[in-house]
Amino acid sequence: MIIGLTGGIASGKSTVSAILIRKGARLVDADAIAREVMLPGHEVLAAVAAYFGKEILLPDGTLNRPKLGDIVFHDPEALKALNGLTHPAIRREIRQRMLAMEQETPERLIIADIPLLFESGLEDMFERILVVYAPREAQLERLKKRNGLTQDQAEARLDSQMDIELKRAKADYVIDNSGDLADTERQIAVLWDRLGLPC
Ligand SMILES: CC(C)(COP(=O)(O)OP(=O)(O)OC[C@H]1O[C@@H](n2cnc3c(N)ncnc32)[C@H](O)[C@@H]1O)[C@@H](O)C(=O)NCCC(=O)NCCS
Ligand SMILES: Nc1ncnc2c1ncn2[C@@H]1O[C@H](COP(=O)(O)OP(=O)(O)OP(=O)(O)O)[C@@H](O)[C@H]1O
Repeated sequence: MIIGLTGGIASGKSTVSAILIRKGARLVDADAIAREVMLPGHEVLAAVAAYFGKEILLPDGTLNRPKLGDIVFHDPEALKALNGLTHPAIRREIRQRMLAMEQETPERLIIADIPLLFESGLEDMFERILVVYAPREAQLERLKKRNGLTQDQAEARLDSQMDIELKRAKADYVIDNSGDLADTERQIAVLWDRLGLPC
């Protein structure tokens, strides 16, 4: 069984994925794949540098992530261009890894953690979609704390994504991560049971 897992920025996708892995699920991590295609030597990073200019690279040739983030999260056209350069390769890799895992361990739950699942129109890749929900205010507070961002920077990132309430409405399953971790773990245990997975 493959489930697409998504949510808003800092809503708790990684936190929930980690708990699911502990219970026996396997993970395809779109953020990790997005980082791999931005490593020096990868054709996607070369295309991004050709488009945005060498200023978005550090002297050692790696991506200056805060710099590119500041550009694209304040300019919807630039973000669209970046997505056009990166998403096809990311999508291809997600598909390949899911297929490989399904063949290797058909009995295990496979979770594909994809922050932009709805924004990129990837719903059709999955039979079921799980949304990790936290209200906007909680997302903002957790994002500022984790990434050391100002209120403005955090809001700009949140506003680059589909509204979390809309995502929640589109979900087959919802984990509400607005409470404490114990509460989130309890909801995951209930879901695990509902999916008929072995403890
Ligand atoms: C712009 C970049 C360099 C900023 O890097 P930075 O280290 O500051 O942030 P990080 O990658 O950890 O992303 C944090 C969160 O921002 C959000 N985010 C990232 N990219 C996007 C995007 N294209 N559109 C909307 N939100 C995004 C996601 O919720 C993500 O989890 C980086 O996010 C990137 O390369 N983005 C393009 C690839 C992509 O779309 N990745 C995310 C989905 S797979
Ligand atoms: N229930 C919770 N209570 C308090 N803090 C939490 C809770 N769940 C997660 N956090 C914290 O909030 C931050 C965001 O969580 P996490 O990294 O899991 O979100 P994410 O959705 O994977 O983020 P991103 O979209 O940026 O990849 C982290 O610092 C995490 O430790």
